[in-house]
Amino acid sequence: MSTLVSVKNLSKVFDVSKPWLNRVIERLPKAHLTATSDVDFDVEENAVYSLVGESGSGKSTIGKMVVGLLQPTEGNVEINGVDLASETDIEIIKQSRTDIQMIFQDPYASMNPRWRVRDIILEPVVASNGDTEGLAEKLLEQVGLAAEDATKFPHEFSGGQRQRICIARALASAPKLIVCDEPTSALDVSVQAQVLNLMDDLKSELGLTYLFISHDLTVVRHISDRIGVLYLGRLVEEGTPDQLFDAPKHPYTQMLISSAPKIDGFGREVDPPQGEIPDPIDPPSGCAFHPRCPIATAKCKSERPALRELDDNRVACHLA
Ligand SMILES: Nc1ncnc2c1ncn2[C@@H]1O[C@H](COP(=O)(O)OP(=O)(O)OP(=O)(O)O)[C@@H](O)[C@H]1O
Repeated sequence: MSTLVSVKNLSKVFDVSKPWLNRVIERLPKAHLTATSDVDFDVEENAVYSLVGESGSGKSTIGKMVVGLLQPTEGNVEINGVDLASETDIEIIKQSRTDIQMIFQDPYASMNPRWRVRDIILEPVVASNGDTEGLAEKLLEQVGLAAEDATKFPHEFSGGQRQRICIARALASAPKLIVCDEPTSALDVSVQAQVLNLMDDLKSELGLTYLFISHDLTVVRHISDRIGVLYLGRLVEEGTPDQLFDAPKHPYTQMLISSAPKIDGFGREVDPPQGEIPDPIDPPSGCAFHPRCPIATAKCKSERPALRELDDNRVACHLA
């Protein structure tokens, strides 16, 4: 298998200064938020790589840099050996744009409610002057809807059906890679499974590669070939689902696994992850997880652990 996506030392820093405050108070230092830092991973062709972490861990920021919606502050993303941020050949850029698509958590928000489904699905193909004859109908059938649905409007569908329409739109340009940002987290549990099964079938049929983003390790367990666990913008552990679930090496991965959503008889979540996520504008010293870590030592407070190979995993923990 060859590598389709290669993410190297990827960092994104946002300027979160308040311009009005900087005008009032002269020489006030600018405020910076490090959303992702030094992230490194490869995604093999026709594989599923999942990025997992709590809210604010930088998952979406990485997804947006991979599809080219955000520019990295440092590092780069290569798709099939092409770094879009520095590539100058317009034909290669155009081809790479159609090779990568993204689907989002809220399908309704990502489609124009006044457009018919056919126009929504064909938008990326029309934009690149591609052949649209019978394409929307074929794609609708491929995602388990009916060809006749092409003339309907988004409000005539359920949440799960709308996500199928978004998947059809993503497939319209025959992409190689789809970045899936929490594509099932707004759906009912039974519908989640149907959409995940559909995505799995399409992957085998069309040879697709997915970069899958989720806050829930259990959702990605069965669909992933590799999982990267993010904490405050950094990869803290990476391995196969079996390695992570059977022998998690980082205390944060252990916490995520032991606090995987369990619902009690009253529909309440039991055992949510313990402790507060630190402020990314002023992250903790040393290992960013140390304030929540049950086994942290003095070294963890002062020295940031590097991501290192351990057995077949990669882990960033002094104590692993
Ligand atoms: N455009 C932006 N400007 C400033 N800060 C941003 C911007 N986009 C994201 N951030 C911040 O970067 C950090 C990472 O955000 P990101 O959305 O990538 O996390 P996430 O893991 O995808 O979270 P969620 O699951 O809530 O979407 C957060 O602290 C967020 O507030």
